[in-house]
Amino acid sequence: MPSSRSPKDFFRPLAVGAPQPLREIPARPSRAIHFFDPSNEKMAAKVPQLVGTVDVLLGNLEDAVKADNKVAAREGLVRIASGTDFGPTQLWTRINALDSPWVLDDLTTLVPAIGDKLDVVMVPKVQGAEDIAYVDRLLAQLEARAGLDRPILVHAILETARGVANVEEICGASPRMQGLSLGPADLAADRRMKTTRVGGGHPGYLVREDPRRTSDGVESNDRATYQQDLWHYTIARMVDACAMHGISPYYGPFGDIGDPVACEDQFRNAFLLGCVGAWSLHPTQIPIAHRVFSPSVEDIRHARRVVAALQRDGGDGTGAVMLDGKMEDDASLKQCLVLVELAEQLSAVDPELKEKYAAIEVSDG
Ligand SMILES: CC(C)(COP(=O)(O)OP(=O)(O)OC[C@H]1O[C@@H](n2cnc3c(N)ncnc32)[C@H](O)[C@@H]1OP(=O)(O)O)[C@@H](O)C(=O)NCCC(=O)NCCSC(=O)C[C@](C)(O)C(=O)O
Ligand SMILES: [Mg+2]
Repeated sequence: MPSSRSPKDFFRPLAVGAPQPLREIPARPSRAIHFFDPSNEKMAAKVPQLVGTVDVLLGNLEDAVKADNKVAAREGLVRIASGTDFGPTQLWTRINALDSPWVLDDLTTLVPAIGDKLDVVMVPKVQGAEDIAYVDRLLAQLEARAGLDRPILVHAILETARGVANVEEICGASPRMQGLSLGPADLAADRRMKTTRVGGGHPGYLVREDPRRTSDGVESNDRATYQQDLWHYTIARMVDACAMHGISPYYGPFGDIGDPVACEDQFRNAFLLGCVGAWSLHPTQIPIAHRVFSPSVEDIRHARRVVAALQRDGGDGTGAVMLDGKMEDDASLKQCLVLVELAEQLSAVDPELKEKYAAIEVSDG
């Protein structure tokens, strides 16, 4: 709970006539947040075909859209959103930064025009709770004026050192907070890291095996090195802050479009650490994110076996059992339920996965 608002006011609408804030953020699948530039005609033309093939379509108005195209991008997004039935696919936007000359027009144009279709507004370069408070109040005023009946949610990008330092207060700044993404390029620049890539690893960030002596006492030069994950610390902080506030963490972008293998590895690290999705910058990254952020059939089979074992013969899930030589108990049951529940949520939007998960047979023992 942020210190700036008392607990009794936290869930009050911030403008007369604005929709009631949600007490819980719905866990809608968002394995891939696919970015498109609404001012780019070729990309915009692909949007209707992408509906139903990706969990989230995001009309990007900020970085990667030329300054001269900011108005065209905003208008393009209004046109695309008005003319498209998004079905099960969520529609998000990334607005310009709060200190930019475009953001006010972004919000005052989008909310009245397509506020009923926008699920989430992504806010870049968030520094602290005060940035969320500003967007929160403005959205409430605009929603009230537009007569919207559900609140638009807010997603913050963590891409400044101050934002990382304030990550907990950002997550708890408003009941609108839906999640956080890592912004590795801006964050690297702000921290003065010496990387030049948009996300992913760096061959120089490594640990090296200790020297080994051969039997005649000579030191071997053959020492293995292991590349480390530059983003581990930030993602781990994000995951804890999000879990504490009941919202969702996301990896962010992987700029090397031509390296799907490393992209998949980076996404998987984030998935294993607790993230629910990542960004897709190019259509080829959508299947990678969907694959990685959907638990494997093997994981779901195992999870269901553990649940069955601990609930067998009317068991209430407490106690300990042996399964395949391993101890399973109350805590491992909870881990398995995370996967089982995720499989259920994904089955509701992905018919192919639903079939795969439904076909899993859980053997006894
Ligand atoms: C990388 C680029 C330049 C390669 O674009 P390209 O045209 O050279 O690629 P291509 O392989 O030749 O494209 C093949 C076809 O796919 C289309 N296409 C290509 N991409 C898309 C797309 N996303 N959605 C829909 N369609 C797409 C493209 O138009 C083309 O259509 P065509 O067959 O009709 O000729 C291009 O994919 C692109 O601009 N992607 C989006 C980039 C973006 O949004 N960047 C901002 C997010 S990352 C960020 O901001 C950092 C962060 C978080 O802030 C921080 O770390 O600080
Ligand atoms: Mg950025």
